[in-house]
Amino acid sequence: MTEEIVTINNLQKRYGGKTVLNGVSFTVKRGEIIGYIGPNGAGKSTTVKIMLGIEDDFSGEVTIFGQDISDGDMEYKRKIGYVPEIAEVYDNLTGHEYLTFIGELYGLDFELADYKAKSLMELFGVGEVYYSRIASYSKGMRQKLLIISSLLHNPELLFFDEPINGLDANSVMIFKEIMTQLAAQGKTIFYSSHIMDVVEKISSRIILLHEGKIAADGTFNQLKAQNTEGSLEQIFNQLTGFSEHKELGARFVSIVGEM
Ligand SMILES: Nc1ncnc2c1ncn2[C@@H]1O[C@H](COP(=O)(O)OP(=O)(O)OP(=O)(O)O)[C@@H](O)[C@H]1O
Repeated sequence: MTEEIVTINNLQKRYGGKTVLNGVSFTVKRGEIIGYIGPNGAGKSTTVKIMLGIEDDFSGEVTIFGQDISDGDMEYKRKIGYVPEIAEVYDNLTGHEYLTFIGELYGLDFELADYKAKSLMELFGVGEVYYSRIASYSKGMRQKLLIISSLLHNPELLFFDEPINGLDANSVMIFKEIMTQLAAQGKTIFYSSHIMDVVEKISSRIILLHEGKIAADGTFNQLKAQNTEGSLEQIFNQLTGFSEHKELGARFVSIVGEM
């Protein structure tokens, strides 16, 4: 059975006089891993914030788990996990305090939250800092804490915005495996990143947002067949009409050298 988890219809969003999303429509089915990509400022985070109910001034329809998110019922959020690109965490808390707090917010009892948090920290190689203050964490440790905090309540739908930022190569492999296993269990994942080779490998479907519209939507193989270029990075460059990297790089370095 294919179940529609997210349906977006003609989504439009303006900030002041600027149109950021200009008629975005797509449907996401249960178990899909969507690589949601696009140039800086294309509107990826804006779309995600709308789906999360953080940003509510938009036009168009957004339905999540069959519920129109504009109907005022926030219950759907209980089944969502989110790793934002830039996260505010309470630095003065320990990992243990932070994660049990988040777990309890999502309705887990303290013992279960503590058990899950500690076990997941250990499996992710950061068990030794579970009782340390987050302020003392390295960038990668902090990122692992955020990934764990998004998963404690076993959500059905996940939004990851540059989740592997700061993760070492071994941890990226673990993270990719976690994504694959979650999707195999029927969880739906929205994965926004600029690291094209990971998006290429991990996504069951790729949606490319460009100038407020969807410029491509399909599996990597479908995108490859529709374009002349081979890697996702090259397809991205082609679809966004970008080929001046050499010239721009040379001009940049030339100005750096001016004294
Ligand atoms: N609160 C805001 N007020 C005004 N403009 C905003 C606001 N949030 C986002 N924008 C604008 O909306 C556009 C889309 O931003 P968004 O953060 O969604 O892009 P993105 O695709 O996630 O980019 P990146 O890849 O750089 O993270 C940008 O031009 C940005 O300046």
